[in-house]
Amino acid sequence: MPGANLRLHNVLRYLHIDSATLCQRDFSALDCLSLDSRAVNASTLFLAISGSHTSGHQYIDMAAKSGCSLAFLDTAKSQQHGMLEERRGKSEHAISCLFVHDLQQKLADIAYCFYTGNNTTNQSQNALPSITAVTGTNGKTSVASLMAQLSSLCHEPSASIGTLGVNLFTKGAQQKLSETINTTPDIISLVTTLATLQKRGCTSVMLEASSHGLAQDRLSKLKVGCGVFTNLTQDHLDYHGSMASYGQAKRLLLKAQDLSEIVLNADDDESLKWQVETFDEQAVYWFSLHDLSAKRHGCWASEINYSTQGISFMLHARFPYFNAQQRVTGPLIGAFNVANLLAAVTALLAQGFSFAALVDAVSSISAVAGRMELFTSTKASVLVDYAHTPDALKQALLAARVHTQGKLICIFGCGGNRDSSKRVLMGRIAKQYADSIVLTQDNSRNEKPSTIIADIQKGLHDLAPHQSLSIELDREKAICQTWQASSVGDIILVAGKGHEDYLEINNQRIDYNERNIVRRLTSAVAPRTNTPSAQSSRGPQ
Ligand SMILES: CC(=O)N[C@H]1[C@@H](OP(=O)(O)OP(=O)(O)OC[C@H]2O[C@@H](n3ccc(=O)[nH]c3=O)[C@H](O)[C@@H]2O)O[C@H](CO)[C@@H](O)[C@@H]1O[C@H](C)C(=O)N[C@@H](C)C(=O)N[C@H](CCC(=O)O)C(=O)O
Repeated sequence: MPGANLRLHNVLRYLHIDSATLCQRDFSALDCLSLDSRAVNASTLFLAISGSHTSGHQYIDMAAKSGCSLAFLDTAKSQQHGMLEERRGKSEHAISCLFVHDLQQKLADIAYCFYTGNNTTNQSQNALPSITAVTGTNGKTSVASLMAQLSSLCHEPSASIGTLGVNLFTKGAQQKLSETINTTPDIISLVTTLATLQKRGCTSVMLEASSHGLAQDRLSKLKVGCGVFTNLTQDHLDYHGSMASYGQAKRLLLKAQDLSEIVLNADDDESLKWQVETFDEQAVYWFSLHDLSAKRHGCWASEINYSTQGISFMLHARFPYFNAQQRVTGPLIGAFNVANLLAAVTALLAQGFSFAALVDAVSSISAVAGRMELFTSTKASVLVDYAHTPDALKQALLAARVHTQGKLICIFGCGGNRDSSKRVLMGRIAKQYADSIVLTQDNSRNEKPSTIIADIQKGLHDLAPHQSLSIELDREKAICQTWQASSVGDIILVAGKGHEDYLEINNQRIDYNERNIVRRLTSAVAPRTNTPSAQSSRGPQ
Protein backbone atom coordinates (compact mmCIF):
# COMPACT_ATOMS: atom_id res chain seq x y z
CA MET A 1 0.00 0.00 0.00
CA PRO A 2 1.52 3.34 -0.97
CA GLY A 3 2.44 5.80 1.78
CA ALA A 4 0.59 9.08 2.15
CA ASN A 5 2.85 11.11 -0.15
CA LEU A 6 2.83 8.38 -2.72
CA ARG A 7 -0.96 8.33 -2.62
CA LEU A 8 -1.13 12.03 -3.32
CA HIS A 9 1.53 11.66 -6.00
CA ASN A 10 -0.59 8.95 -7.70
CA VAL A 11 -3.58 11.26 -7.73
CA LEU A 12 -1.59 14.18 -9.12
CA ARG A 13 -0.17 11.96 -11.85
CA TYR A 14 -3.71 10.91 -12.81
CA LEU A 15 -4.78 14.57 -12.88
CA HIS A 16 -1.74 15.49 -14.99
CA ILE A 17 -0.59 17.95 -12.33
CA ASP A 18 3.12 18.24 -11.60
CA SER A 19 3.92 17.29 -7.98
CA ALA A 20 6.22 20.32 -7.88
CA THR A 21 3.05 22.42 -7.84
CA LEU A 22 2.71 21.56 -4.17
CA CYS A 23 5.93 23.50 -3.56
CA GLN A 24 7.33 20.75 -1.39
CA ARG A 25 4.77 21.33 1.32
CA ASP A 26 4.49 18.40 3.65
CA PHE A 27 1.31 16.42 3.04
CA SER A 28 2.68 13.14 4.33
CA ALA A 29 -0.08 12.88 6.96
CA LEU A 30 -2.84 12.61 4.35
CA ASP A 31 -4.35 9.14 4.44
CA CYS A 32 -8.03 9.57 3.62
CA LEU A 33 -10.46 11.51 1.44
CA SER A 34 -13.74 13.21 2.23
CA LEU A 35 -16.42 15.26 0.49
CA ASP A 36 -17.66 16.65 3.77
CA SER A 37 -15.94 19.38 5.76
CA ARG A 38 -17.73 18.10 8.86
CA ALA A 39 -15.85 14.83 8.64
CA VAL A 40 -12.28 16.02 8.00
CA ASN A 41 -9.20 16.12 10.22
CA ALA A 42 -5.46 16.63 9.78
CA SER A 43 -5.11 13.43 7.75
CA THR A 44 -7.94 14.19 5.28
CA LEU A 45 -7.75 15.52 1.76
CA PHE A 46 -10.99 17.53 1.39
CA LEU A 47 -12.69 17.35 -2.02
CA ALA A 48 -14.95 20.38 -2.35
CA ILE A 49 -17.74 19.89 -4.88
CA SER A 50 -21.13 21.48 -5.53
CA GLY A 51 -24.36 19.80 -4.52
CA SER A 52 -28.04 20.59 -4.87
CA HIS A 53 -28.15 22.79 -1.75
CA THR A 54 -24.71 24.19 -1.22
CA SER A 55 -21.10 23.89 -2.31
CA GLY A 56 -18.08 22.44 -0.53
CA HIS A 57 -16.24 25.65 -1.52
CA GLN A 58 -18.10 27.42 1.26
CA TYR A 59 -16.62 25.16 3.88
CA ILE A 60 -12.91 25.46 3.15
CA ASP A 61 -12.39 27.58 6.25
CA MET A 62 -14.30 25.08 8.35
CA ALA A 63 -12.10 22.26 6.99
CA ALA A 64 -8.98 24.29 7.77
CA LYS A 65 -10.20 24.80 11.34
CA SER A 66 -10.43 21.03 11.71
CA GLY A 67 -6.76 20.71 10.80
CA CYS A 68 -7.19 19.89 7.12
CA SER A 69 -4.15 21.07 5.12
CA LEU A 70 -5.16 20.37 1.51
CA ALA A 71 -8.41 20.80 -0.43
CA PHE A 72 -9.21 20.14 -4.09
CA LEU A 73 -11.72 22.62 -5.49
CA ASP A 74 -13.96 21.77 -8.41
CA THR A 75 -13.48 24.51 -10.93
CA ALA A 76 -14.90 25.62 -14.24
CA LYS A 77 -12.66 25.99 -17.27
CA SER A 78 -12.15 29.69 -16.47
CA GLN A 79 -9.69 28.81 -13.71
CA GLN A 80 -6.41 27.12 -14.40
CA HIS A 81 -6.36 23.39 -13.80
CA GLY A 82 -3.64 22.59 -11.22
CA MET A 83 -3.42 26.12 -9.80
CA LEU A 84 -2.45 26.21 -6.12
CA GLU A 85 -3.68 28.88 -3.76
CA GLU A 86 -2.90 29.36 -0.10
CA ARG A 87 -5.93 30.38 1.95
CA ARG A 88 -6.04 31.70 5.45
CA GLY A 89 -9.57 32.28 6.62
CA LYS A 90 -10.89 34.00 9.74
CA SER A 91 -9.67 31.05 11.72
CA GLU A 92 -6.04 31.77 10.84
CA HIS A 93 -5.59 28.11 9.92
CA ALA A 94 -3.82 27.87 6.57
CA ILE A 95 -5.03 25.48 3.89
CA SER A 96 -3.69 24.83 0.40
CA CYS A 97 -6.36 24.79 -2.30
CA LEU A 98 -5.72 23.04 -5.60
CA PHE A 99 -8.09 23.82 -8.48
CA VAL A 100 -9.15 20.78 -10.52
CA HIS A 101 -11.27 20.86 -13.69
CA ASP A 102 -14.36 18.64 -13.53
CA LEU A 103 -13.45 17.33 -10.10
CA GLN A 104 -16.95 15.87 -9.68
CA GLN A 105 -16.52 13.54 -12.69
CA LYS A 106 -13.06 12.49 -11.52
CA LEU A 107 -14.00 11.61 -7.94
CA ALA A 108 -14.06 7.84 -8.39
CA ASP A 109 -10.72 7.70 -10.21
CA ILE A 110 -9.14 9.99 -7.62
CA ALA A 111 -10.35 7.64 -4.89
CA TYR A 112 -9.02 4.57 -6.72
CA CYS A 113 -5.63 6.20 -7.35
CA PHE A 114 -5.40 7.36 -3.75
CA TYR A 115 -6.29 4.05 -2.13
CA THR A 116 -4.95 1.48 -4.56
CA GLY A 117 -2.24 3.31 -6.48
CA ASN A 118 -3.87 2.25 -9.76
CA ASN A 119 -5.39 4.76 -12.08
CA THR A 120 -7.67 2.52 -14.08
CA THR A 121 -11.00 1.54 -12.66
CA ASN A 122 -10.51 -2.09 -13.64
CA GLN A 123 -7.12 -2.55 -12.02
CA SER A 124 -8.15 -0.66 -8.90
CA GLN A 125 -11.33 -2.54 -8.33
CA ASN A 126 -9.66 -5.89 -8.73
CA ALA A 127 -7.61 -4.98 -5.67
CA LEU A 128 -10.74 -4.22 -3.64
CA PRO A 129 -13.49 -6.57 -2.36
CA SER A 130 -16.04 -7.75 -4.95
CA ILE A 131 -19.47 -6.11 -4.76
CA THR A 132 -23.04 -7.41 -4.81
CA ALA A 133 -25.63 -4.62 -4.89
CA VAL A 134 -29.07 -5.24 -3.40
CA THR A 135 -31.98 -3.01 -4.37
CA GLY A 136 -35.78 -3.03 -3.90
CA THR A 137 -38.26 -1.31 -1.59
CA ASN A 138 -38.19 -3.86 1.23
CA GLY A 139 -35.62 -6.40 2.30
CA LYS A 140 -32.40 -4.65 1.17
CA THR A 141 -30.95 -4.53 4.67
CA SER A 142 -31.88 -8.11 5.52
CA VAL A 143 -30.69 -9.59 2.23
CA ALA A 144 -27.37 -7.71 2.39
CA SER A 145 -26.87 -8.80 6.00
CA LEU A 146 -27.85 -12.43 5.31
CA MET A 147 -25.53 -12.59 2.31
CA ALA A 148 -22.61 -11.18 4.28
CA GLN A 149 -23.24 -13.60 7.14
CA LEU A 150 -23.57 -16.63 4.86
CA SER A 151 -20.57 -15.67 2.77
CA SER A 152 -18.45 -15.22 5.92
CA LEU A 153 -19.60 -18.58 7.27
CA CYS A 154 -18.61 -20.29 3.99
CA HIS A 155 -15.55 -18.27 3.00
CA GLU A 156 -13.59 -15.22 3.96
CA PRO A 157 -14.70 -12.19 5.99
CA SER A 158 -17.49 -10.32 4.20
CA ALA A 159 -19.25 -7.04 4.86
CA SER A 160 -22.55 -5.25 4.42
CA ILE A 161 -22.88 -1.52 3.75
CA GLY A 162 -26.23 0.21 4.13
CA THR A 163 -28.81 1.58 6.56
CA LEU A 164 -27.14 -0.19 9.49
CA GLY A 165 -23.71 1.22 8.68
CA VAL A 166 -20.67 -0.80 7.71
CA ASN A 167 -20.66 -4.25 9.30
CA LEU A 168 -17.89 -6.80 8.93
CA PHE A 169 -18.76 -10.47 9.40
CA THR A 170 -16.13 -13.04 10.26
CA LYS A 171 -17.37 -16.62 10.50
CA GLY A 172 -20.84 -15.21 11.09
CA ALA A 173 -19.80 -12.90 13.96
CA GLN A 174 -20.69 -9.28 13.32
CA GLN A 175 -18.53 -6.25 14.03
CA LYS A 176 -19.85 -2.77 13.35
CA LEU A 177 -17.10 -0.64 11.84
CA SER A 178 -18.89 2.65 11.23
CA GLU A 179 -22.17 4.44 10.63
CA THR A 180 -23.28 5.64 7.19
CA ILE A 181 -25.01 8.98 6.51
CA ASN A 182 -26.74 7.58 3.44
CA THR A 183 -27.99 4.06 2.82
CA THR A 184 -25.86 4.11 -0.31
CA PRO A 185 -22.83 6.28 0.44
CA ASP A 186 -21.23 8.65 -2.08
CA ILE A 187 -18.42 7.23 -4.25
CA ILE A 188 -15.63 8.69 -2.07
CA SER A 189 -17.04 7.17 1.13
CA LEU A 190 -17.62 3.91 -0.73
CA VAL A 191 -14.09 3.55 -2.07
CA THR A 192 -12.68 4.65 1.32
CA THR A 193 -14.76 1.95 3.01
CA LEU A 194 -13.80 -0.69 0.43
CA ALA A 195 -10.12 0.09 1.00
CA THR A 196 -10.56 -0.21 4.80
CA LEU A 197 -12.43 -3.48 4.40
CA GLN A 198 -9.79 -4.87 2.06
CA LYS A 199 -7.10 -4.10 4.65
CA ARG A 200 -9.11 -6.11 7.16
CA GLY A 201 -9.16 -9.18 4.92
CA CYS A 202 -12.68 -8.71 3.58
CA THR A 203 -13.15 -10.19 0.12
CA SER A 204 -16.78 -9.47 -0.67
CA VAL A 205 -19.17 -6.65 0.10
CA MET A 206 -22.97 -6.59 -0.04
CA LEU A 207 -24.09 -3.05 -0.72
CA GLU A 208 -27.61 -1.66 -0.31
CA ALA A 209 -28.39 0.32 -3.44
CA SER A 210 -31.10 2.90 -2.69
CA SER A 211 -33.13 4.44 -5.50
CA HIS A 212 -31.68 7.87 -4.52
CA GLY A 213 -28.19 6.43 -4.74
CA LEU A 214 -28.88 4.94 -8.17
CA ALA A 215 -30.63 8.05 -9.50
CA GLN A 216 -27.74 10.24 -8.29
CA ASP A 217 -25.16 8.00 -9.97
CA ARG A 218 -23.44 7.10 -6.69
CA LEU A 219 -22.63 3.64 -8.10
CA SER A 220 -21.74 4.55 -11.67
CA LYS A 221 -17.99 3.97 -11.28
CA LEU A 222 -18.32 0.88 -9.14
CA LYS A 223 -17.79 -2.60 -10.52
CA VAL A 224 -20.82 -4.56 -9.32
CA GLY A 225 -20.57 -8.25 -10.15
CA CYS A 226 -24.03 -9.30 -8.99
CA GLY A 227 -27.28 -7.38 -8.57
CA VAL A 228 -30.28 -8.46 -6.49
CA PHE A 229 -33.78 -7.00 -6.82
CA THR A 230 -36.18 -7.81 -3.95
CA ASN A 231 -39.52 -6.10 -4.72
CA LEU A 232 -41.19 -2.79 -5.51
CA THR A 233 -43.94 -1.19 -3.44
CA GLN A 234 -44.92 2.44 -2.98
CA ASP A 235 -42.22 4.63 -1.43
CA HIS A 236 -40.16 7.78 -2.07
CA LEU A 237 -42.73 9.29 -4.47
CA ASP A 238 -41.77 12.73 -3.13
CA TYR A 239 -38.37 12.26 -4.79
CA HIS A 240 -39.17 10.14 -7.85
CA GLY A 241 -42.60 11.59 -8.70
CA SER A 242 -44.27 8.37 -9.86
CA MET A 243 -44.03 4.63 -9.38
CA ALA A 244 -42.83 4.35 -12.99
CA SER A 245 -39.80 6.57 -12.42
CA TYR A 246 -39.17 5.00 -9.00
CA GLY A 247 -39.04 1.59 -10.72
CA GLN A 248 -36.85 3.00 -13.47
CA ALA A 249 -34.39 4.36 -10.91
CA LYS A 250 -34.05 0.89 -9.39
CA ARG A 251 -33.46 -0.65 -12.82
CA LEU A 252 -30.47 1.67 -13.34
CA LEU A 253 -28.63 -1.06 -11.44
CA LEU A 254 -28.73 -3.12 -14.65
CA LYS A 255 -26.33 -0.60 -16.18
CA ALA A 256 -23.74 -1.06 -13.42
CA GLN A 257 -20.24 -1.84 -14.65
CA ASP A 258 -19.52 -5.53 -15.09
CA LEU A 259 -22.90 -6.67 -13.80
CA SER A 260 -22.97 -10.28 -14.92
CA GLU A 261 -25.48 -11.96 -12.58
CA ILE A 262 -28.95 -10.68 -11.74
CA VAL A 263 -31.23 -12.16 -9.13
CA LEU A 264 -34.94 -11.37 -9.52
CA ASN A 265 -38.06 -12.09 -7.48
CA ALA A 266 -40.43 -14.34 -9.47
CA ASP A 267 -43.26 -13.36 -7.07
CA ASP A 268 -42.97 -9.63 -7.87
CA ASP A 269 -44.38 -8.36 -11.17
CA GLU A 270 -41.77 -5.62 -11.43
CA SER A 271 -39.14 -8.31 -12.03
CA LEU A 272 -40.57 -8.88 -15.50
CA LYS A 273 -39.57 -5.32 -16.45
CA TRP A 274 -36.05 -6.07 -15.23
CA GLN A 275 -35.96 -9.24 -17.29
CA VAL A 276 -36.89 -7.31 -20.44
CA GLU A 277 -34.14 -4.74 -19.85
CA THR A 278 -31.28 -7.13 -19.10
CA PHE A 279 -28.33 -7.23 -21.46
CA ASP A 280 -27.30 -10.37 -23.35
CA GLU A 281 -24.21 -10.97 -21.27
CA GLN A 282 -26.17 -10.86 -18.00
CA ALA A 283 -27.31 -14.19 -16.53
CA VAL A 284 -30.69 -14.02 -14.78
CA TYR A 285 -31.56 -16.13 -11.72
CA TRP A 286 -34.84 -16.17 -9.82
CA PHE A 287 -36.13 -16.81 -6.32
CA SER A 288 -39.69 -17.60 -5.29
CA LEU A 289 -41.89 -18.83 -2.46
CA HIS A 290 -43.45 -21.13 -5.06
CA ASP A 291 -42.12 -23.68 -7.51
CA LEU A 292 -40.19 -21.83 -10.24
CA SER A 293 -41.32 -22.53 -13.76
CA ALA A 294 -39.18 -25.30 -15.25
CA LYS A 295 -37.46 -22.80 -17.57
CA ARG A 296 -36.11 -20.63 -14.78
CA HIS A 297 -32.85 -21.04 -12.89
CA GLY A 298 -32.66 -20.15 -9.21
CA CYS A 299 -34.09 -21.19 -5.83
CA TRP A 300 -37.55 -21.73 -4.37
CA ALA A 301 -39.08 -22.99 -1.16
CA SER A 302 -41.63 -25.69 -0.41
CA GLU A 303 -43.05 -27.23 2.79
CA ILE A 304 -42.49 -24.02 4.73
CA ASN A 305 -42.97 -24.38 8.49
CA TYR A 306 -43.16 -21.54 10.96
CA SER A 307 -42.52 -22.30 14.64
CA THR A 308 -41.51 -20.53 17.84
CA GLN A 309 -37.93 -21.45 16.86
CA GLY A 310 -38.03 -19.76 13.46
CA ILE A 311 -38.48 -20.90 9.88
CA SER A 312 -37.80 -24.23 8.24
CA PHE A 313 -38.34 -25.08 4.58
CA MET A 314 -37.25 -27.29 1.75
CA LEU A 315 -34.73 -25.33 -0.30
CA HIS A 316 -34.72 -26.23 -3.99
CA ALA A 317 -31.97 -25.04 -6.31
CA ARG A 318 -31.99 -25.43 -10.07
CA PHE A 319 -28.91 -24.00 -11.77
CA PRO A 320 -27.36 -24.64 -15.21
CA TYR A 321 -24.90 -27.15 -13.78
CA PHE A 322 -26.69 -28.66 -10.81
CA ASN A 323 -30.01 -29.40 -9.14
CA ALA A 324 -30.24 -29.86 -5.39
CA GLN A 325 -32.70 -29.76 -2.54
CA GLN A 326 -32.40 -29.90 1.21
CA ARG A 327 -34.32 -28.76 4.30
CA VAL A 328 -32.90 -25.62 5.94
CA THR A 329 -33.75 -24.08 9.30
CA GLY A 330 -33.00 -20.63 10.60
CA PRO A 331 -33.98 -18.33 13.49
CA LEU A 332 -35.92 -15.93 11.26
CA ILE A 333 -39.57 -14.85 11.35
CA GLY A 334 -42.16 -14.50 8.60
CA ALA A 335 -42.66 -15.36 4.96
CA PHE A 336 -40.79 -12.19 3.94
CA ASN A 337 -37.68 -13.62 5.59
CA VAL A 338 -38.07 -16.89 3.68
CA ALA A 339 -38.01 -14.71 0.55
CA ASN A 340 -35.01 -12.71 1.84
CA LEU A 341 -33.11 -15.90 2.59
CA LEU A 342 -33.95 -17.32 -0.84
CA ALA A 343 -32.68 -14.12 -2.48
CA ALA A 344 -29.43 -14.32 -0.51
CA VAL A 345 -28.83 -18.01 -1.23
CA THR A 346 -29.66 -17.59 -4.94
CA ALA A 347 -27.20 -14.71 -5.28
CA LEU A 348 -24.43 -16.69 -3.58
CA LEU A 349 -25.10 -19.85 -5.60
CA ALA A 350 -25.02 -17.71 -8.76
CA GLN A 351 -21.53 -16.62 -7.67
CA GLY A 352 -20.33 -20.19 -7.32
CA PHE A 353 -20.83 -20.94 -3.61
CA SER A 354 -21.35 -24.59 -2.69
CA PHE A 355 -24.94 -25.64 -2.01
CA ALA A 356 -23.91 -27.93 0.87
CA ALA A 357 -21.83 -25.22 2.56
CA LEU A 358 -24.70 -22.72 2.28
CA VAL A 359 -27.24 -25.15 3.72
CA ASP A 360 -24.93 -25.68 6.71
CA ALA A 361 -24.38 -21.96 7.12
CA VAL A 362 -28.10 -21.12 7.19
CA SER A 363 -28.49 -22.77 10.61
CA SER A 364 -25.92 -20.33 12.08
CA ILE A 365 -27.37 -17.04 10.82
CA SER A 366 -29.02 -14.37 12.98
CA ALA A 367 -31.73 -11.86 12.24
CA VAL A 368 -30.72 -8.26 11.78
CA ALA A 369 -30.34 -6.77 15.28
CA GLY A 370 -33.67 -5.51 16.59
CA ARG A 371 -35.67 -6.47 13.48
CA MET A 372 -37.95 -9.36 14.38
CA GLU A 373 -34.95 -10.67 16.31
CA LEU A 374 -35.87 -14.00 17.86
CA PHE A 375 -34.83 -15.09 21.36
CA THR A 376 -35.98 -18.61 22.21
CA SER A 377 -36.24 -20.06 25.70
CA THR A 378 -37.91 -22.80 27.70
CA LYS A 379 -40.93 -20.53 28.07
CA ALA A 380 -42.20 -18.16 25.38
CA SER A 381 -40.03 -17.07 22.48
CA VAL A 382 -39.47 -13.30 22.46
CA LEU A 383 -39.27 -11.10 19.37
CA VAL A 384 -37.60 -7.71 19.64
CA ASP A 385 -38.71 -5.39 16.86
CA TYR A 386 -38.41 -1.73 15.98
CA ALA A 387 -42.08 -1.45 14.86
CA HIS A 388 -43.35 1.91 16.08
CA THR A 389 -45.98 2.79 13.50
CA PRO A 390 -49.44 1.27 13.07
CA ASP A 391 -48.55 -0.51 9.83
CA ALA A 392 -45.22 -1.81 11.11
CA LEU A 393 -46.95 -3.15 14.25
CA LYS A 394 -49.57 -4.87 12.10
CA GLN A 395 -46.94 -6.49 9.86
CA ALA A 396 -44.91 -7.62 12.88
CA LEU A 397 -47.98 -9.18 14.55
CA LEU A 398 -49.09 -10.87 11.33
CA ALA A 399 -45.63 -12.34 10.84
CA ALA A 400 -45.41 -13.45 14.50
CA ARG A 401 -48.88 -15.02 14.39
CA VAL A 402 -47.92 -17.80 11.97
CA HIS A 403 -45.14 -18.86 14.36
CA THR A 404 -47.36 -18.88 17.47
CA GLN A 405 -48.66 -22.12 18.89
CA GLY A 406 -50.03 -20.64 22.12
CA LYS A 407 -50.78 -17.00 22.77
CA LEU A 408 -49.45 -14.00 20.86
CA ILE A 409 -48.57 -11.32 23.42
CA CYS A 410 -47.76 -7.77 22.40
CA ILE A 411 -45.82 -5.35 24.63
CA PHE A 412 -45.63 -1.81 23.34
CA GLY A 413 -46.07 1.90 24.02
CA CYS A 414 -45.95 5.08 21.94
CA GLY A 415 -43.58 8.02 21.87
CA GLY A 416 -44.44 11.34 23.48
CA ASN A 417 -44.42 14.78 21.81
CA ARG A 418 -44.93 13.21 18.39
CA ASP A 419 -47.92 12.33 16.19
CA SER A 420 -50.48 11.34 18.83
CA SER A 421 -53.05 10.14 16.26
CA LYS A 422 -51.16 6.88 15.82
CA ARG A 423 -51.78 5.85 19.44
CA VAL A 424 -55.42 4.84 19.04
CA LEU A 425 -54.57 3.15 15.72
CA MET A 426 -51.84 1.08 17.34
CA GLY A 427 -54.30 0.16 20.11
CA ARG A 428 -56.80 -1.05 17.49
CA ILE A 429 -54.16 -3.06 15.67
CA ALA A 430 -53.01 -4.75 18.90
CA LYS A 431 -56.64 -5.58 19.68
CA GLN A 432 -57.16 -7.03 16.19
CA TYR A 433 -54.02 -9.15 15.97
CA ALA A 434 -52.79 -10.02 19.52
CA ASP A 435 -54.22 -12.24 22.26
CA SER A 436 -52.72 -10.37 25.20
CA ILE A 437 -51.65 -6.75 25.28
CA VAL A 438 -49.24 -5.17 27.74
CA LEU A 439 -48.98 -1.39 27.52
CA THR A 440 -45.77 0.19 28.68
CA GLN A 441 -43.51 3.17 28.21
CA ASP A 442 -41.71 4.07 24.99
CA ASN A 443 -39.81 7.36 24.53
CA SER A 444 -42.37 9.41 26.44
CA ARG A 445 -40.05 12.45 26.21
CA ASN A 446 -41.73 15.15 28.30
CA GLU A 447 -45.29 13.86 28.01
CA LYS A 448 -46.93 12.02 30.88
CA PRO A 449 -46.76 8.24 30.16
CA SER A 450 -50.24 7.81 31.61
CA THR A 451 -51.66 10.25 29.02
CA ILE A 452 -50.03 8.30 26.18
CA ILE A 453 -51.35 5.01 27.53
CA ALA A 454 -54.85 6.44 27.95
CA ASP A 455 -54.73 7.44 24.26
CA ILE A 456 -53.69 3.92 23.20
CA GLN A 457 -56.47 2.44 25.37
CA LYS A 458 -59.07 4.31 23.30
CA GLY A 459 -58.38 1.68 20.61
CA LEU A 460 -58.63 -1.20 23.03
CA HIS A 461 -62.32 -1.23 24.01
CA ASP A 462 -64.39 -4.41 23.90
CA LEU A 463 -61.63 -6.98 23.92
CA ALA A 464 -62.72 -10.53 23.09
CA PRO A 465 -63.20 -12.90 26.05
CA HIS A 466 -59.88 -14.66 25.32
CA GLN A 467 -57.95 -11.36 25.26
CA SER A 468 -56.31 -9.57 28.18
CA LEU A 469 -54.90 -6.12 28.80
CA SER A 470 -52.41 -5.01 31.44
CA ILE A 471 -50.34 -1.91 32.06
CA GLU A 472 -46.81 -1.73 33.48
CA LEU A 473 -44.98 1.54 32.92
CA ASP A 474 -41.56 0.15 33.76
CA ARG A 475 -40.63 -1.36 30.39
CA GLU A 476 -38.05 -3.85 31.69
CA LYS A 477 -40.45 -5.02 34.41
CA ALA A 478 -43.23 -5.38 31.83
CA ILE A 479 -41.03 -7.69 29.74
CA CYS A 480 -39.77 -9.76 32.71
CA GLN A 481 -43.21 -10.23 34.26
CA THR A 482 -44.83 -11.12 30.94
CA TRP A 483 -42.12 -13.63 30.15
CA GLN A 484 -42.32 -15.19 33.65
CA ALA A 485 -46.05 -15.75 33.18
CA SER A 486 -45.69 -17.13 29.64
CA SER A 487 -45.82 -20.73 28.41
CA VAL A 488 -44.05 -22.78 25.77
CA GLY A 489 -45.60 -22.03 22.39
CA ASP A 490 -46.36 -18.39 23.23
CA ILE A 491 -44.68 -15.56 21.39
CA ILE A 492 -44.05 -12.20 23.02
CA LEU A 493 -43.53 -9.37 20.57
CA VAL A 494 -41.79 -6.40 22.22
CA ALA A 495 -42.26 -3.58 19.77
CA GLY A 496 -40.83 -0.08 19.46
CA LYS A 497 -37.20 -0.04 20.55
CA GLY A 498 -35.49 -2.66 18.38
CA HIS A 499 -31.74 -1.99 18.20
CA GLU A 500 -31.88 1.35 20.07
CA ASP A 501 -30.00 1.51 23.34
CA TYR A 502 -31.80 4.25 25.21
CA LEU A 503 -35.18 5.40 26.50
CA GLU A 504 -36.03 9.08 26.36
CA ILE A 505 -37.94 9.96 29.50
CA ASN A 506 -38.48 13.44 30.94
CA ASN A 507 -36.40 14.70 28.04
CA GLN A 508 -33.40 12.70 29.22
CA ARG A 509 -31.86 9.73 27.50
CA ILE A 510 -31.32 6.83 29.87
CA ASP A 511 -29.40 3.66 29.01
CA TYR A 512 -31.81 0.96 27.99
CA ASN A 513 -30.87 -1.99 25.81
CA GLU A 514 -33.91 -4.16 25.18
CA ARG A 515 -31.96 -6.79 23.24
CA ASN A 516 -29.62 -7.31 26.18
CA ILE A 517 -32.52 -7.47 28.64
CA VAL A 518 -34.30 -10.11 26.56
CA ARG A 519 -31.09 -12.02 25.85
CA ARG A 520 -30.29 -12.20 29.58
CA LEU A 521 -33.82 -13.22 30.46
CA THR A 522 -34.17 -15.96 27.88
CA SER A 523 -30.62 -17.34 27.93
CA ALA A 524 -30.58 -17.63 31.73
CA VAL A 525 -32.90 -20.56 31.26
CA ALA A 526 -31.85 -22.08 27.98
CA PRO A 527 -29.40 -21.15 25.27
CA ARG A 528 -30.89 -20.46 21.89
CA THR A 529 -31.26 -23.45 19.64
CA ASN A 530 -31.71 -23.12 15.94
CA THR A 531 -33.54 -26.38 15.41
CA PRO A 532 -37.25 -25.90 14.99
CA SER A 533 -39.26 -28.18 17.28
CA ALA A 534 -43.03 -28.33 17.15
CA GLN A 535 -44.15 -26.53 14.04
CA SER A 536 -47.20 -24.58 13.12
CA SER A 537 -49.17 -25.80 10.15
CA ARG A 538 -50.41 -22.32 9.42
CA GLY A 539 -49.06 -20.71 6.27
CA PRO A 540 -47.90 -17.15 5.76
CA GLN A 541 -50.59 -14.48 5.80
C1 LIG B 1 -31.30 14.77 -1.64
C2 LIG B 1 -30.06 13.98 -1.52
O1 LIG B 1 -30.06 12.80 -1.74
N1 LIG B 1 -28.96 14.66 -1.15
C3 LIG B 1 -27.66 14.00 -1.10
C4 LIG B 1 -26.67 14.86 -1.86
O2 LIG B 1 -26.65 16.09 -1.21
P1 LIG B 1 -26.53 17.44 -2.00
O3 LIG B 1 -26.18 17.23 -3.45
O4 LIG B 1 -27.75 18.22 -1.72
O5 LIG B 1 -25.28 18.08 -1.28
P2 LIG B 1 -25.27 19.49 -0.55
O6 LIG B 1 -25.93 19.38 0.75
O7 LIG B 1 -25.70 20.53 -1.52
O8 LIG B 1 -23.69 19.66 -0.27
C5 LIG B 1 -22.74 19.84 -1.33
C6 LIG B 1 -21.39 19.41 -0.87
O9 LIG B 1 -21.00 20.22 0.24
C7 LIG B 1 -20.53 19.42 1.27
N2 LIG B 1 -20.77 20.07 2.55
C8 LIG B 1 -22.03 20.41 2.91
C9 LIG B 1 -22.26 20.99 4.16
C10 LIG B 1 -21.15 21.20 5.03
O10 LIG B 1 -21.27 21.70 6.15
N3 LIG B 1 -19.91 20.84 4.60
C11 LIG B 1 -19.70 20.27 3.39
O11 LIG B 1 -18.57 19.92 3.06
C12 LIG B 1 -21.32 18.12 1.11
O12 LIG B 1 -20.66 17.02 1.72
C13 LIG B 1 -21.40 17.97 -0.40
O13 LIG B 1 -20.26 17.30 -0.85
O14 LIG B 1 -25.38 14.31 -1.80
C14 LIG B 1 -24.89 14.11 -0.45
C15 LIG B 1 -23.48 13.51 -0.55
O15 LIG B 1 -23.52 12.34 -1.32
C16 LIG B 1 -25.84 13.18 0.30
O16 LIG B 1 -25.37 12.95 1.61
C17 LIG B 1 -27.20 13.81 0.34
O17 LIG B 1 -28.09 12.93 0.96
C18 LIG B 1 -28.94 13.52 1.96
C19 LIG B 1 -28.19 13.53 3.29
C20 LIG B 1 -30.20 12.69 2.10
O18 LIG B 1 -30.91 12.78 3.05
N4 LIG B 1 -30.48 11.87 1.13
C21 LIG B 1 -31.60 10.94 1.18
C22 LIG B 1 -32.80 11.48 0.46
C23 LIG B 1 -31.12 9.65 0.56
O19 LIG B 1 -30.24 9.65 -0.30
N5 LIG B 1 -31.64 8.56 1.02
C24 LIG B 1 -31.30 7.26 0.50
C25 LIG B 1 -32.09 6.18 1.22
C26 LIG B 1 -33.53 6.21 0.94
C27 LIG B 1 -34.16 4.95 1.50
O20 LIG B 1 -34.03 3.89 0.85
O21 LIG B 1 -34.78 5.05 2.56
C28 LIG B 1 -29.85 6.93 0.82
O22 LIG B 1 -29.22 6.24 0.02
O23 LIG B 1 -29.42 7.30 1.91
